[in-house]
Amino acid sequence: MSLPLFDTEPQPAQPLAEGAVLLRGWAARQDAAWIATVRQVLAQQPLQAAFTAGGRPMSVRTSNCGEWGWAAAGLRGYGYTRSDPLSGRPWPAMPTFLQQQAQALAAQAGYPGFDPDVCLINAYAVGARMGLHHDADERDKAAPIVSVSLGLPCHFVWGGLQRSDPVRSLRLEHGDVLVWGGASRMVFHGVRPLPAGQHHLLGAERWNLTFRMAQRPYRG
Ligand SMILES: O=C(O)CCC(=O)C(=O)O
Ligand SMILES: [Fe+2]
Repeated sequence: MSLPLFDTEPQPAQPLAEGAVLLRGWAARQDAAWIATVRQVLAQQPLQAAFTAGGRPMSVRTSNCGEWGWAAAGLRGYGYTRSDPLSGRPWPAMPTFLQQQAQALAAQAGYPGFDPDVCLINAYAVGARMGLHHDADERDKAAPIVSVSLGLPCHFVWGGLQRSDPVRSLRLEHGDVLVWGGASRMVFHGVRPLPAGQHHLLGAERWNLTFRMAQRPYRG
């Protein structure tokens, strides 16, 4: 695809914590391309019910693209795998548009050389949430997480390095991008139950894409 990476820079990057940057609206200018590309992935790898490490059902539904995928399909499929444990098929390749956007967004946040090998897609219906956790299954914790929000706004919870640390709530809107790495890489975070609403492109849903380096070493 020959679209420019960013046609304009909507708002300056906002530091959130050491190593963590909020790029407000940076995925909104090309939202049609983001959504069309995700829909292509979902046509190949439909959203599935997800389960916690303990086997409890989650309220989000998930899909993946990339060399690796985060298999949350319960019992035998928790952690990063090369194929979908349910279908046995390899995860669909990461579309070039997503790969390039994630690289450019990471670079804007101070992480050049980011080269994700997985994009986890989380779909939230109204009321869906994600409990406080940190992303700990990636091999090289030097690589950041690049997280893109599309559709309905949510209240994202940002805590500290200990589960018991105080949290703040951050409203994430359509097109907002959060990048966390460095001293913030292992910060606990989550999403409060999704408030009801209608988004002009995604209806009563929020999509979150997290780009990660699950297995690749990071040479930033
Ligand atoms: O939906 C979000 O904004 C966060 C998702 C998340 O933390 C995860 O998938 O690990
Ligand atoms: Fe997470």
